[in-house]
Amino acid sequence: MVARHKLFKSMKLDAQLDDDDVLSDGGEEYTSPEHQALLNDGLDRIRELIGSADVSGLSDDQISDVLWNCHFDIEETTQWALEEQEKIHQAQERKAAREREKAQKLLVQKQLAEAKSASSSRAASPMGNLARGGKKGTPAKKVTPSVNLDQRQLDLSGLNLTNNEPTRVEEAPKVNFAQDKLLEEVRKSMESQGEKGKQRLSLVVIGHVDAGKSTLMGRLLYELGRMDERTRTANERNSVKAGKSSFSWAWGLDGTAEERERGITMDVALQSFSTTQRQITVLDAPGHKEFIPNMISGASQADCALLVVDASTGEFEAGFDRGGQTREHLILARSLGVAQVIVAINKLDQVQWEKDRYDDICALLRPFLIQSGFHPSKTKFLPVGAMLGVNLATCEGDDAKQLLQWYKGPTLVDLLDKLEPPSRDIAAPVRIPISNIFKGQGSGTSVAGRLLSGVVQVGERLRILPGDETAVVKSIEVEEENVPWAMAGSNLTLALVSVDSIQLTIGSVLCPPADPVPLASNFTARIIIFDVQVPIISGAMVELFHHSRDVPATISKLIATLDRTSGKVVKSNPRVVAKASSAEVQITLRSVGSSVRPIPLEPYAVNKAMGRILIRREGETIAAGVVMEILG
Ligand SMILES: Nc1nc2c(ncn2[C@@H]2O[C@H](COP(=O)(O)OP(=O)(O)OP(=O)(O)O)[C@@H](O)[C@H]2O)c(=O)[nH]1
Repeated sequence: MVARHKLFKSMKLDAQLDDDDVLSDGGEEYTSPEHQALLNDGLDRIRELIGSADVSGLSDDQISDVLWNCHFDIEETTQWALEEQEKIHQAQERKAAREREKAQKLLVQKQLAEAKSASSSRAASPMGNLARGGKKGTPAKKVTPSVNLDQRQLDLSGLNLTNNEPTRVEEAPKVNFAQDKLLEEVRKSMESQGEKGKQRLSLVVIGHVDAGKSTLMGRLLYELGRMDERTRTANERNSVKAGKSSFSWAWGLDGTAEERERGITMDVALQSFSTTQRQITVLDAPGHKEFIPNMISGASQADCALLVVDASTGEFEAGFDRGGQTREHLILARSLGVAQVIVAINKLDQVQWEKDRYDDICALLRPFLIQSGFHPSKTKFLPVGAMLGVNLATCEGDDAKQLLQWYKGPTLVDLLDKLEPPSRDIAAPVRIPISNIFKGQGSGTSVAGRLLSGVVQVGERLRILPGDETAVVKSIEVEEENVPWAMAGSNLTLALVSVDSIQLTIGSVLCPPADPVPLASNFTARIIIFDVQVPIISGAMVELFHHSRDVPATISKLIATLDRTSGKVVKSNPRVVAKASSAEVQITLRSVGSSVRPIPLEPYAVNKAMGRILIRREGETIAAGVVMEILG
């Protein structure tokens, strides 16, 4: 029997192969360590079922006898083994699809960046005018980019969505609950969760390039049992082979070939784990400044942040200097609504676990955190050694000896366990900005994103904005599990049907057809200007960031400068707004290609998460703010 053969073959493989070998099953080959890990997990369960019987080295018939003697139902187990294998296939497919889309997305970003730098070297921005000795206040000359790149077209081409395949018509499921019943159901579930369950939250891991973010996360996942021994040894062996041995822990998060080759994170990697009290979704953000847009996308999907700081001599300073990402990431995260941060001072092994170095770094960071808007009570510090696993889940053993001479505080897991999930607005309408799109893996098109407000359920019809199209939610996946509904605060993947995938782009927002998000191309905002070298003048050309979308825009009018504390008008119609000041401005989107494409945006007073914006100019974040009024 083929099925039985598969089962036995798997069992024999376990006894005979190591990670480098190719697993062959039913004519198909798998080499992935994840596959092996899953398979072995399954085999462990079979072993549990058949007790202590040692099956290694036995023939198929002998194993069959063992199973029968243990009153073990071979048909049932074979079925189970097949189901497990099917799950493995699906997980592999999903992972491969994610990695393919991620690689495609990075390629598109690269193309876009190249096109932008080609055009910006020719474009005359207001800053460019000043820098080149242009007349102060001269309106910027409108320059038509030589490469006409439409972000949507790029998204689509990058995602390979613009093919001519006919869209499959799939039957749309029906909703299970009327809206009021759904809210009742969610509230009940929240109450029971409060009593006995773990509270969910999402955590973005931020910090300067090479601070050790992915290493820390990889090691933590291992310590918490979310990465098994086989995956660890496979990463170790393969990273040594690639001459990147020091990145073996980071490979647990950095999945694409280019990330592994370059030794840097390029796009946000999603993982999840649980502590005693919390179920945590992790978004490992890239530290390299080239990938700040991806970091922004990650931070806009998070409740809390883990800032990783490199304590090595000169490295902390590089990250904390003006232009360093320790600084920039903290400001960005806070501007995007993240209010709690854990600061992990890493690589203390590089400075002989010196308490003075740790104290000095904390002393420099503390005032900066307060200045960036983090309340001291929501800011925690701890020393760690990510590579050695010191003070992550535990602080014991030889590697921790030097640290234990002066540190008796909590571990990282202790601190994660105490993070407070912010309140979730479940009664507000559904808002899901799309951060990723996965096309056609058996179940049609899936999109990933964060549910900012409301509750979404299977069978629900959602409007895709911008555009007139709708889609029906076929399934909802939260932390690798299918769920009938999900509430605000969830990082989810939705499989969508009854939609042409061409209608979906990164940055689009899903919402109820009866409660759409307004589209805006002209609006007012209150902004705080960062430590910019060139002040902002009317007509300044900028890039506007809203969740995973960035669009060209102009600061079309300086309405007033404001008192930073009271918000009162200090001066109306100012000619410039300088660094560290606050202002009310009008922002107008610029055309992409031949037309201006409005984006879905809501005033902050209506929906906080939908009303936050970031403003960048020539690769530098110059301001953050909130939307006040949509003008058109
Ligand atoms: N000595 C020492 N090296 C570490 C430690 N943690 C990380 N590293 C090293 O620092 C380098 C960068 O680590 P990553 O985890 O890739 O850093 P990252 O912050 O994720 O990098 P990006 O995401 O690209 O910004 C690697 O060579 C790691 O081995 C540590 O605790 N001690």
